[in-house]
Amino acid sequence: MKQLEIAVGIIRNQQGEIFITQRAADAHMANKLEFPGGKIEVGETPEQALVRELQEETGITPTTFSLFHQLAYEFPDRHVTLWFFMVEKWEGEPWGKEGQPGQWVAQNSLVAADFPPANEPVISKLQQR
Ligand SMILES: Nc1nc2c([nH]c(=O)n2[C@@H]2O[C@H](COP(=O)(O)OP(=O)(O)OP(=O)(O)O)[C@@H](O)[C@H]2O)c(=O)[nH]1
Ligand SMILES: [Mg+2]
Repeated sequence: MKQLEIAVGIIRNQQGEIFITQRAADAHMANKLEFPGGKIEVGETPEQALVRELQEETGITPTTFSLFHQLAYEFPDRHVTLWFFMVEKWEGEPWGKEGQPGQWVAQNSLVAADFPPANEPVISKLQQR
């Protein structure tokens, strides 16, 4: 079974909106919305992976962020540990740098069913604040 460690960023602006992207049609969890991020590589800390993945996928460099939630989830074909970081300051302006559609969504308008099932506790937690 594949075991993956994943770092993702909840990029939140001062209006309380979050930058969300859409997964590719040929990816795991195809077409689902996601927080930008990806696999933590060997020798990287979760924080280093977060910075690298957000640079690669959204063009920003996060400067102020902290761990918001961490969880493990078993998909039928893979076990993932997800590190969700709340990103409140960054350099640059996020966009879908790898061609993926991106949008700003009000934090309390996020819908859990639009995301991979592993994200459910995090979407609930975001709606409470
Ligand atoms: N990026 C991201 N991945 C998520 C989220 N929720 C979730 O279950 N995942 C899962 O975590 C894994 C992360 O993979 P990824 O495809 O983003 O990894 P990556 O950027 O390194 O991709 P690559 O394999 O193309 O290099 C996938 O299995 C994905 O389905 C989320 O909110 N954001
Ligand atoms: Mg990714």
